[in-house]
Amino acid sequence: MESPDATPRLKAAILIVSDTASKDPASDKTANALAPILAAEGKWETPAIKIVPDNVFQIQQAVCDWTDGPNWYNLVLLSGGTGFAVRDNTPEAVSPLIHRHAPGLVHGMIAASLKVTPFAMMARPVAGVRDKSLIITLPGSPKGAMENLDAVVKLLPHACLQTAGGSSRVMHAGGVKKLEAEAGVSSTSEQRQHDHHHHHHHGHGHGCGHGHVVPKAHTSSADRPQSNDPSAGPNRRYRSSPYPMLSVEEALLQISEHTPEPTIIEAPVNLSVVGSVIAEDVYAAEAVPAYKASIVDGYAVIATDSPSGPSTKGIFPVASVTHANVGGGLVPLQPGNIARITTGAPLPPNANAVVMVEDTVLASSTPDGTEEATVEILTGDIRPGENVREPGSDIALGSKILSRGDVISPVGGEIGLLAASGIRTVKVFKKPRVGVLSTGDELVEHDDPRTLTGGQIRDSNRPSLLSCLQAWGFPTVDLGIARDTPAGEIEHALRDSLRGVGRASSSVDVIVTTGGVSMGELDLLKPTIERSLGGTIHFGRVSMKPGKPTTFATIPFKEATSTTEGAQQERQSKIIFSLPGNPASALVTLNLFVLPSLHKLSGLGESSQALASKPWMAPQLGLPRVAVVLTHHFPLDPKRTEYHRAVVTASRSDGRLYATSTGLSGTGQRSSRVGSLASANALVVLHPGRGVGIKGEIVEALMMGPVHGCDTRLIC
Ligand SMILES: Nc1nc2c(c(=O)[nH]1)N[C@H]1C(S)=C(S)[C@@H](COP(=O)(O)OP(=O)(O)OC[C@H]3O[C@@H](n4cnc5c(N)ncnc54)[C@H](O)[C@@H]3O)O[C@H]1N2
Ligand code: MOO
Ligand SMILES: [Mg+2]
Repeated sequence: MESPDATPRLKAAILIVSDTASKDPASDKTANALAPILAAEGKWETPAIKIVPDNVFQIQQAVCDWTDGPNWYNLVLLSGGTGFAVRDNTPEAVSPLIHRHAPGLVHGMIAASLKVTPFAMMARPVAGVRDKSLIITLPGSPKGAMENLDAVVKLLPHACLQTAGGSSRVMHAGGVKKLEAEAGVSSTSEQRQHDHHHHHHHGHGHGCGHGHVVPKAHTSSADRPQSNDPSAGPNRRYRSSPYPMLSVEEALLQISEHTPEPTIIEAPVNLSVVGSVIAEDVYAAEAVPAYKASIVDGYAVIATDSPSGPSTKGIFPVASVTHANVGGGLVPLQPGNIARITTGAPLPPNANAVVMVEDTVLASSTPDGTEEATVEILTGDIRPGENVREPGSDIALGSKILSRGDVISPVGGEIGLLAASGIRTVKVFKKPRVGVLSTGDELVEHDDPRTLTGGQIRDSNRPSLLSCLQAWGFPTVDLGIARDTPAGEIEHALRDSLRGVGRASSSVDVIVTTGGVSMGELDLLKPTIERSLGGTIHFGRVSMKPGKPTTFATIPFKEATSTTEGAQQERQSKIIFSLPGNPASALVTLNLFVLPSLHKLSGLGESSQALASKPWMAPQLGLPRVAVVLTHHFPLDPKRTEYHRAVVTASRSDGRLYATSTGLSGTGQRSSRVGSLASANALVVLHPGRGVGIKGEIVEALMMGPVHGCDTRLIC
C-alpha cells in the first residue's frame, strides 16, 4: 500500500471570520479543532490559518490571497459569519468570488448537521471553485465546523485534484471507487454521467444579474451557453451585449443615485482648501477691524456735529504719532490737540475723525527741525466718523461669513474672509481622491524610450485623465497599467487601490479605469467587477458617441466615515467608472460622467440657505451648459447622441457664443483621435438624426474650458 507521505500533499488554508477572534486570537478554538480533522486524512499539509473580522472586503482579500496567483491553495475553509446575524456576511463575501458553485457539498453539510440539530436550517453555507481552489464555508462554532468538515472531508482530496486540473477520467477509473469506499457512499455510472452532463451545460449561477445562461441539450461548442466568465473561452462569450443601452440622461441619473453622500473633514485654512465646499456655516471669530481705524493718512481730530462747537479749522499742536502697527497703549487725545496717523492705524481714544494730510499745511517744526510741532487744518467741514472705520464694520464679530454650500473659490474672496476673521480651521466636504488605472496588454508607458513593436501603443489615457482631474482640483493616484493577462492583474490592482496598498498609499474614493469594456475576449472590466469583486454594474452601455461602452458600477467595501451630520457610519461601497479605451472616448466620458459624480462627492450639490435666495448662483453638477450657434454644418449620427469636440468663442460684436469643430474630415472626430480634444473647450451636443446640424442653428454645448473672445466676421 502507498504511504500517504509518498504522494505530494494538498495545501489547505483556514480563515476564521470573527470580530471577537480578530481582536483576541486566543479566543478562537475552531482553527485548532479543524486542523486535526485534515491531518487525520494524511493527505494535507499543515493548514495556513488567518483571522479576519466580519468584513466583506477583508474576507475577500484573504480568500483571494490564497486562491489567486502562483501560491494558491487547493482548499480554503472559512469558519464563521454564515448565520442570520447582521454581521454575518461570509456567504455574501464568498459568493461573488466563486466561479463554479458546488451545491452538492452544501447539501451534504446541511444534511449531516440536520441529523444533530434543527438549527442547521439556519446555516447559509457556500461552496465552490475559484480558479484552481475549492472554497467551503463552515459554521463558526468549533462543534458545528467539525461536523460539517467531517461530512465532506473524505471527498475533498478528489474534489481538489479535479479542481486543480486533474484528469477526471483517471480519477474515475480507480480513484472514485476508493473514495466512495472511504466516504461510505456509492454512485452508479449513470449518476456520474449525469454529473458530467451538468458540468458542461449549466451556467455558473453567478449572482451578477446579467449572466443570462441558456441551457442547451447538445454538446457542440456552438450550442454551449454564453457567459461573462472570461475563462469560459471566446466561443462562449456574449455575441450581443447583455447590458441595456441607456440614454445619457438615464446614465447621469444612475450616477447621481449611486454616488455616495459627501463626507465632512476639518481642514486648516490654507491653499489646500481652495476649491472645497463649506460644510457648516462659518461665523467670524474676530471683528474686522478690531478697533476704530483710520481710512487715510492724516491727523486724528475731535470733531463735533454742533455748529456752535469748536471748528476743526485752525492751527493745532501735534500731540502724538500713531502708525498702523502700534505697539502699546494709545495716549488719549486732549481737546485742542491733533494726532498724526497712518492708514489702518487705530485712532487714539477721544479722537473721532481723521483729516487727510492733503487738507493740511505744516505750521511750525520742533526746535531740532526734525518733527512737526504744529499743523494747520484747512477745512472746517470734518464730521464725526469721517475717514474712520468703526470696529466690526467690515466683518462684525460673530456674523455669518460663509454658508454651507459656498465654494472656496480661487478668486480669493472666501479664503480672504476666513483669514481676516481669525478662522484657522474650517469644516469642508472632503474632495474625493481619484485613482486612474489603464488596462491592456498593448500598453507601454508614454515615456518608454524603446521603439514600439507589434501592436504596442503608448498609454496616453493616464496622463490625459490625470491632468484633467488635477486641473479640476481633485487629488489623484496614478494606479499604473494592469495587463489583461495574466488573469487577476486587473482585480488585484482594483483591490489594492481600494485598500490603499501598492501604488495607492491611501485608499481612493473613486476609481477610473480605461479600456477593456467592450465586446472583445480580453475586455475584462465588466466580468472582473461583477464576478471577482462582487460589484453591481449600474450601466454598461450608453447611447452616445464617443463612449458607447462606458460602464459605471459600485463595489462593496466597508470603512468608517462620518456623515454630513457628523455621525460615524460604515460606507458600504465605492464607485468605479470603467471608461472606454479609445482616448477621445475616455476624455469625453470623464468630462460627461465622472465630473458630476466628483462634484456631488465634493458637496457641490449640497443645498445652502444663502443660495436658495440666489438661485442663479446654485452650482450645477458637471460641466456648465450653454447655447451656441453652429458656424458650419455638423454631421449627425443616426442613432447616438454625439459629443462633438469644438472651440466655442464669444463674439465681441453680438455677444453670442459660436461653435466651430476641431476636426470635420471623415476621421476628425474618430474616438481614437485624442487630437480632437486639443484646443477644444466644448462638447457640442448633437442629438441623433439624419443629415447635418445646420450652420446658424442654436444647440447646447458643455463647456470644458474658458470661452475665448473672437471677431465673429472671421468665423462665420
Ligand atoms: N464588437 C464590438 N466592438 C466594439 C464595440 C462594440 O459595440 N462591439 N464598441 C467599440 C467602441 S464604441 C469602443 S469606444 C471601443 C471600446 O473599447 P474598450 O473599452 O474595450 O477598450 P480596448 O479594447 O481595451 O481598447 C480600445 C482602443 O483604445 C486603445 N487604448 C486602450 N487603452 C489606452 C490607453 N491607456 N491609452 C491609449 N490608447 C488606449 C486600445 O489600444 C484600442 O485601440 O470598443 C469598440 N469595439
Ligand atoms: O463609443 Mo466608441 O467611444 O465611439 O468609439
Ligand atoms: Mg475592447
